[in-house]
Amino acid sequence: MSILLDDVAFSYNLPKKDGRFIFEHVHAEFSPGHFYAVMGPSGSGKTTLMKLMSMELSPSAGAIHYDDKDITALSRQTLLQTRISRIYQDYLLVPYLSARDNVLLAAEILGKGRTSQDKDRAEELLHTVGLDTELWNQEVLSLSGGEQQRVAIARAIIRDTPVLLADEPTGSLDDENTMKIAQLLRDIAHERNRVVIACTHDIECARLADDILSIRNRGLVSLREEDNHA
Ligand SMILES: Nc1ncnc2c1ncn2[C@@H]1O[C@H](COP(=O)(O)OP(=O)(O)OP(=O)(O)O)[C@@H](O)[C@H]1O
Repeated sequence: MSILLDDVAFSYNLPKKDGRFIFEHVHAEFSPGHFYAVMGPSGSGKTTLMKLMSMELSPSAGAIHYDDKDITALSRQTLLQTRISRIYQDYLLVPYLSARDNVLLAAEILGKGRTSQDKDRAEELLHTVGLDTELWNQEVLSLSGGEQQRVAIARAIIRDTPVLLADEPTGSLDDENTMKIAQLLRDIAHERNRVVIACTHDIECARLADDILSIRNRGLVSLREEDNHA
């Protein structure tokens, strides 16, 4: 599933006359099998971009296409249930459930109840993101920020959707775990032919991306294309 941003503009404040545009004339294409990093200073619009791509916000102008379909022709519920998984900057876990149950809940919503394969997969993912086994049954409220972040990553990945949108997925992690997660995101893109987009401040995470898009002057600039033209 590819994503195309076609001349997208966005302002939170329209129709006020002084509405400041976060984005103007944004053109970008995201293809399956690729891991993209989106970088930009705080407040430049990284989370806003994720919200536009997941229909939480609508462009003020221009269009977003999933494959060749205008996003407005899709139902938001279908898009979020079957096509897109998100890793949220503030995790959005269910605080009173265990780490394992947070991950299983995501699989359960998509499937038909809770299967033993789901349980195996949840445990495999918790292991992959490096969460100690003794923490799997603990309420996530009692976990550290970095541990919660890794539960949120496992929860998004178990859904195995064509698109994975990750907002600061390594924001609370140390260097070792940052590299592990960046590698995991890249592997998902390459091995499962997914579109993986991570908004990040972390250059170490971005280094593993196939392309880095930088938010500049309310647009998105591909550093790979810039290199090709240099
Ligand atoms: N609901 C909202 N209403 C009005 N303005 C908003 C709203 N949400 C965000 N903004 C503004 O839009 C701009 C972009 O915000 P956004 O959260 O997308 O930035 P970001 O690049 O993700 O920042 P950070 O790196 O700090 O998380 C900021 O100036 C922010 O204040």
